[in-house]
Amino acid sequence: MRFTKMHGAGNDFVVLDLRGGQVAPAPLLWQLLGDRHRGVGCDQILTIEAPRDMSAHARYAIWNSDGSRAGQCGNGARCVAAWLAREDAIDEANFVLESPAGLHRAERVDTDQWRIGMGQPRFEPSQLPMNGFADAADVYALDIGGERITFGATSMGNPHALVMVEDIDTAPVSHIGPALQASEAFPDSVNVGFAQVLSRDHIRLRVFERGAGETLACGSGACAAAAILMRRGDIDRRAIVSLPGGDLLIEWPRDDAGIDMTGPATFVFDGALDGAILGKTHA
Ligand SMILES: N[C@H](CCC[C@H](N)C(=O)O)C(=O)O
Repeated sequence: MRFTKMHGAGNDFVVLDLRGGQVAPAPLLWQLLGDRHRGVGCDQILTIEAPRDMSAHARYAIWNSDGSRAGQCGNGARCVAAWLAREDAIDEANFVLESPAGLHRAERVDTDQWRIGMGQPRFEPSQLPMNGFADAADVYALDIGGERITFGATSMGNPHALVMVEDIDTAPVSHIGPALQASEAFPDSVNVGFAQVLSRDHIRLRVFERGAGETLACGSGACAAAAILMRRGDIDRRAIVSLPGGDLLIEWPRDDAGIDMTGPATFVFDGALDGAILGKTHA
């Protein structure tokens, strides 16, 4: 079984083309591919499939390295776009990808830079990642283990919470991240971002992801953080999000518009999974 290892600003992926039907998806396979000792190692697996919407060139699905499924992956979308541009004959200046979150315009804007239409961030209470909050607000609060945690929340097709910090380097990522994820307020868990505002067009962000832990970058998390802060009026509608693994450009011209995310997609290597080890994943 052939695969491609890629990363988007350090958020790393195994890309699998399932369009030939040669591989049957299985949770054990995702855990094997994600395992940094016994397998290939990645934050998420991206599977490429035939589109359901005929306006799309291809559909991608996202599996976290713990085997759980995700509804969106921004860094992964750029890598899928770059992978399709290498493998298929497409118009790199304008094609459409399909994900569980919807349809996404994709275009190459430089050698390894891609712009993806990520769709609208959702702030309606029914779309938020947590239960028990009837009204949409700019800031929510939860008491977790006697500690009051305030946060913003939105959905990019996957759930995001955002905690503001004064200094990103000392943010309590590995403490508050799992605590919010384990809270019954988040029935489907949540990706937890920690943001420090540097200026009106520049923030720093770290993300403790659902199903993967802290990653070097999270594209949907960058969209979520920027949208929460733009909606509050704390930053401008075009901003750089600096993550540990690199920078992403987020543009959200109006609340009723979609978000454009621009950033890198990098090929690392192509490989093949040994048949014997593959057999163990479908036992
Ligand atoms: N790293 C991805 C997010 C994966 C989302 C996944 N962690 C989940 O929602 O469960 C990104 O660049 O958007």
